[in-house]
Amino acid sequence: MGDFLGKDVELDVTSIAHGGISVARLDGRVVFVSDAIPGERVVARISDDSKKSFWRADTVSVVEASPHRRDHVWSAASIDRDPADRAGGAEFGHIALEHQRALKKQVLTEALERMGKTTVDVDVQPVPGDDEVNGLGWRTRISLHVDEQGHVGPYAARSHRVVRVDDLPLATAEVETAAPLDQTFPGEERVDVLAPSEGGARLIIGDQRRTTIVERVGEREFRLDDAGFWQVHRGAAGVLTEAVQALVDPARFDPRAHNLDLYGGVGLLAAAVGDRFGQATRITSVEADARATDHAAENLQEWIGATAETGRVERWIRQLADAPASDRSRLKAATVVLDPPRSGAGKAVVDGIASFEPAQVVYVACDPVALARDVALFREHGYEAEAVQAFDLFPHTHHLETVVRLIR
Ligand SMILES: C[S@@+](CC[C@H](N)C(=O)[O-])C[C@H]1O[C@@H](n2cnc3c(N)ncnc32)[C@H](O)[C@@H]1O
Repeated sequence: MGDFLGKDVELDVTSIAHGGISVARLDGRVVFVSDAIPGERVVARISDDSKKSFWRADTVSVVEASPHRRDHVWSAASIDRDPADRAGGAEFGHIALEHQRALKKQVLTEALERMGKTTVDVDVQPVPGDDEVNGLGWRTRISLHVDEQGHVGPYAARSHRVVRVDDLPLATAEVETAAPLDQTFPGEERVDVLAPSEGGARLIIGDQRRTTIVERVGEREFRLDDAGFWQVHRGAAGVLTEAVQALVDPARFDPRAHNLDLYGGVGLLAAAVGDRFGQATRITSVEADARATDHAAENLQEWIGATAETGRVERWIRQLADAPASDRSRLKAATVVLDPPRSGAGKAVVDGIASFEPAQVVYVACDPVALARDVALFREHGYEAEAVQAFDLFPHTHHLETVVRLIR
């Protein structure tokens, strides 16, 4: 090991793996290749040959191009730059938008099949309006990092090294204009740029004091902290609202049950359920960030039966085991919406939910592999995926969002 590091090799790229990386073989060994497309022959530079089972490499030139290859949407991330200097966060930017979605579909269906033992045929749908602008200008939030000289920029792909860039094509025009790419911030670690639906763009520098902002979804307004969680794509909150409303089966929904919105943030999905099923809807939103819970309580105040509780879901769910019999029957009639972070819900949470046998579970997932693992865990309790939708909420990256209804 070590003899191949930095060497250029020619590779036939055969398939796509999770994480936006393609797969090739060299003398029988798997090589994970960045910036390639399945079907291509590329010259790639070995960046890691330390493992016996697989190596890593970065495409440096293309010998036989895929018909889906395009000029990269962000020159700072293209293969014209040295691999170490390529900006991260747009690892599919060299692929035609429609084919990006085909690759995402493949990753999702393969993960659900292999780990979740679940066969689905689901297209990854674009956010309305994205095709018209080639999937650009969607990020309402971006984190820039600060290097030792105080310069800001994104991290290089697969690294924590800051690279200088002069544009941010995935960001909305407001965010891109506000991004201080030519300023320096000595001593800071991070500068966040965001453009909420109201009040114009703003910067969050380091640990500056949090302030309240307003995001609008259709007619509804949500208050939240500027540094708190909100969906990144300008259309994502609306798309997920509609998806959750569509995937909650009304025949299984009981407005008086102990309905749950786990990992609820500021109450976006609890409001989606409340808007769908009306004033009498009871739902409890559970979220670890106390400031987000305070905002959720305010955002959900028009539903008398809606509450927001602060807690870590894995612990909060455990206390339900001690619920009195009357509460247990309301839990059994419940609809559980969950929208965990990238790592997914995991065994303790899935076991906790399944222990009270809710009528339906609507799982919103931003990582297909964590989702597939959790679908497998739900299957152990007799829950099967009955309906699935998938959305391209992160064009030009490998990420996708999936919403699944699970029933027993
Ligand atoms: C993907 S976001 C979803 C938020 C909300 N559903 C939305 O769409 O705006 C995940 C949320 O889970 C929260 N979170 C992360 N880990 C948690 C945990 N272990 N228990 C409770 N909340 C958690 C985060 O603070 C974040 O607000």
